[in-house]
Amino acid sequence: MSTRFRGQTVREGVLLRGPAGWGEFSPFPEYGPRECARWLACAREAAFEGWPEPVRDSVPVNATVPAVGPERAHAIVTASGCATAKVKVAEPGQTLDDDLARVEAVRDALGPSGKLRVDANGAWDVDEAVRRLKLLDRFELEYAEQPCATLDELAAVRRACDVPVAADESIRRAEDPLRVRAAEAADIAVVKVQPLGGVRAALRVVEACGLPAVVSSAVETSVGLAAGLALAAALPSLPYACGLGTLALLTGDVVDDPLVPVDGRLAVRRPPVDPARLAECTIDSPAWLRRMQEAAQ
Ligand SMILES: O=C(O)CCC(=O)c1ccccc1C(=O)O
Ligand SMILES: [Mg+2]
Repeated sequence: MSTRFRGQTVREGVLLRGPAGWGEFSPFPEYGPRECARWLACAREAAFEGWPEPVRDSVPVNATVPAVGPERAHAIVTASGCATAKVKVAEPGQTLDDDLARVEAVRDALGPSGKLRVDANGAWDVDEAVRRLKLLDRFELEYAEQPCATLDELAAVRRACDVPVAADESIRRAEDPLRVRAAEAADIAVVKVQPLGGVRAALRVVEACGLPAVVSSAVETSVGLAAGLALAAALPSLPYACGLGTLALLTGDVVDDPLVPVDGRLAVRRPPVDPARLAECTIDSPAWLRRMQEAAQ
């Protein structure tokens, strides 16, 4: 990876090829076989079934800003060409002032008409979230992604503060959207195709949730991103920019025509894998084969 993200510096996974094309299986290291089964279902759908028809031919995306310093944050947003940015906040070891400085730099890079969202990955309690979001909202937040860990906490933040709340980690299993809905815990649903088990499964999750959806990546190669793009392209409505502009977080890719946004948008497509690029980042990993076998049981 080009930048540390979610505490990670290396991204690994398995690419599988079937009659419908290539699929990506790249669960994060901390996930066990049960969770990995859904990530594998997503790769299998891509390789053996293909995806539902798109209803749009391009998708707006956000720049993703890791927990870096303000200069770097400014440069990332400017280089992205995106009119929306998502900024990581609440990184372990960092202070509120670090977050304020990063968010201020991103607002400066976007200009007043840009959209700016933050993602705390569930790190705050309710009081902290409300206090910090009120301060960060000086820079006009579009929404706050997963400010706290639990649904009850998200609901409390929603009641106590004007910044809309998006649920991300709270939506990982098929039954989660109904819980989010029942708890009135979020205004927006963030959906990732791999943990939700593929494009069709994610479409059902969004429908069950009854909330506007933001499709986001799991920091994948263009093979994995293409599945997220297919979901964003097939959603009946897409009112927000999607978190699919993450290829810049990787140092390499496996296609000649990488899924990087142009003027803040990704054209809907499925770039073919280039064998030479694939060979460059191939590793021999019995551990990954075992992981895939365990997920398949
Ligand atoms: O949403 C984005 O802008 C990029 C994707 C992203 O942030 C992400 C990627 C991998 C794992 C978790 C997350 C997250 O949203 O917290
Ligand atoms: Mg998130």
